[in-house]
Amino acid sequence: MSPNVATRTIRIGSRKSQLALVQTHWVQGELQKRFPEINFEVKTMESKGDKILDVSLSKIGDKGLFTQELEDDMLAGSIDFAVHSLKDLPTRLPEGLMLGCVTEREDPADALVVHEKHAGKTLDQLPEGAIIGTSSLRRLAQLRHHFPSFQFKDIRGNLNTRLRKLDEGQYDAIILAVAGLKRLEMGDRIQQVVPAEISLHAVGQGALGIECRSGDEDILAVIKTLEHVPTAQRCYAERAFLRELEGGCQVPIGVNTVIEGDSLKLTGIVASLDGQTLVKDEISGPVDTADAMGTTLAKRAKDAGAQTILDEISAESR
Ligand SMILES: NCc1[nH]cc(CCC(=O)O)c1CC(=O)O
Repeated sequence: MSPNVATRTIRIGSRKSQLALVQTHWVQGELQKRFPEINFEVKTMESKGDKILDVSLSKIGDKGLFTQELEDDMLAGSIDFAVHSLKDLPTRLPEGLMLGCVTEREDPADALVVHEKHAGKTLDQLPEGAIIGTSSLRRLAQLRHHFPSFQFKDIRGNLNTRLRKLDEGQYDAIILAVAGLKRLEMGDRIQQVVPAEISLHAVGQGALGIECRSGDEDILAVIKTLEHVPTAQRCYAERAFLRELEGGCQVPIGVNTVIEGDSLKLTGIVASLDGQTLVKDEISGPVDTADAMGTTLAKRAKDAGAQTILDEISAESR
């Protein structure tokens, strides 16, 4: 252990949502076990994404919606690192900050959660015209492709709020991340884990990303002890794919990654909002080329029609 960090206090930044707190307290507990001589404190704050609840996420479309306040505090030195759902962490970070650690991933898939009147039904058994709640363009576009008869309605708020809106009857079913439900011990609400053939998950879904100041070696030495290398490699490939495709707005992009031995396979999809066009492709290569694989697959996808989809979306959101 580096003497610089002994007997000091390390401040961890977190959003205040129940899920964020469960995740941050897990990180705090794991680090406290490993470094009993350090005092780990949690400092919470509300992000813009937690405050603006009446506007569709795809319309806000702003990067760092859930992370910016924490990043400002990190740069100002009032916290030392921040714990995020990796999926909410932009692929380009502000100058002076870096992704310092990726923890072991939960199941990255999406989950179908249904109103009690549909108990026991999977996606293909829901009635025509069923109202599905999601605020993710990725989920909407891929589900619409497979189930054109469904109606899609925006849903915002934290997990508990969304479940309440479903239970009140505002939706027939909603789509949520398996990981979030399991972490909040609500895995029993999962009616169906959405198969990859129907919908690919979000970049980084199910993993935690710990963001810190670039080159803060003392902090890096501490947080790296929680890194799960295979998850990190998968997520680096996924994030490179997204980074290369991203413009200024939220885009319907899904991924899937598998590691077998020293080989990583990345599958990526870019979908048009009407669900009509899906550009899907895959790439395999050595795990230590994850980043380059993501970029290459993205370039290939652009040439195969993804660029047209992205241009259409950015024109619409203007
Ligand atoms: N954008 C909201 C968000 N950010 C992370 C999770 C769930 C946990 C995860 O994916 O790691 C969720 C909720 C959801 O998509 O259902």
